[in-house]
Amino acid sequence: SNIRAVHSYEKYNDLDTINAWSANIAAQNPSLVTRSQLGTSYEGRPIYLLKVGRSGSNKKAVFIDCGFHAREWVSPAFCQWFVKESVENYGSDAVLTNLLNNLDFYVLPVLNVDGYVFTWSSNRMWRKTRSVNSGSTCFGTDPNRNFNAGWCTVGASSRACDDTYCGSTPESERETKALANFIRSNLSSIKGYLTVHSYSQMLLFPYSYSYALARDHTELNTVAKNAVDQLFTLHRTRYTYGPGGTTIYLAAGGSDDWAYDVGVKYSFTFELRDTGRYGFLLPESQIKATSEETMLAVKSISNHILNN
Ligand SMILES: CS(=N)(=N)C[C@@H](Cc1ccccc1)C(=O)O
Ligand SMILES: [Zn+2]
Repeated sequence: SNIRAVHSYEKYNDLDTINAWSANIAAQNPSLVTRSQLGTSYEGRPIYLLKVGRSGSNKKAVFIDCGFHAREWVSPAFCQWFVKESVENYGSDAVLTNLLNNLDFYVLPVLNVDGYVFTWSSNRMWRKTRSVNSGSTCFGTDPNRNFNAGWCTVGASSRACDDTYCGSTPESERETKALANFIRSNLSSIKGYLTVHSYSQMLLFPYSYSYALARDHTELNTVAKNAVDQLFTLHRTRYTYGPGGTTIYLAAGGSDDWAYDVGVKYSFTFELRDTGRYGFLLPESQIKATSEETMLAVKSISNHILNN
């Protein structure tokens, strides 16, 4: 029907609703928000990108993406919340106002649009993209194994039917290629990369593709500690933090490792609530609290980026 669902920040929204929302929030806040199209998905859907911040010359930028893995619905909910907070509290929240005046935030509400639609229409537990794999009846590639960072060496599968299928080549997916191209084209301004997943309540940083410590390990560890301490203050939600390899598991081809290795120093992966009681099926009643506490962590990291 052509009756569009009403958008809510405290509910999970389908892709049509999110796309209508992103058009509206940009149209209603032209001095803070502009919408562009990052690319097109395998099934031909637009992948929209919001640029949030006061216009200014040669500002540093932080890239935040959500919706890598289709079933992790609280992730796109957070990206929507971040944009809402930015437009609603610009001018009243001093920390946020300072950030928006001095940083640009690129916010990608849903990267894996085809997979997200599939979780609404067919299989709530779908993870991957929905591309056709030649020689297989199984669909999709794991976008978080598809980047050129130790690609397919560890913690990933070369079998198309597996949920951690690394793809036929790095950046084989239109979605990951579009994201990588954007970051490569904006490396002079993009100083931070935050990719938002669920669940586990973790703040991860490079590397996941090996146990080797990142050259900036000490600083990233401190930034992560401060961020999870800030997060804790609101609802006493406990996060663990550290390099992905030792904190969750070894896994190659992740976007955070790739971003770090192309020079985006402040590269982090969020694993939002919870720790397994509801898992990917986090109740809508927890979207507000999850988003509010995650805002504190993102503001903490963003302030560090602005001041360093
Ligand atoms: C629960 S989950 N699938 N979001 C965990 C996520 C962990 C990870 C982060 C960064 C790099 C590699 C791997 C993944 O397996 O893709
Ligand atoms: Zn994920």
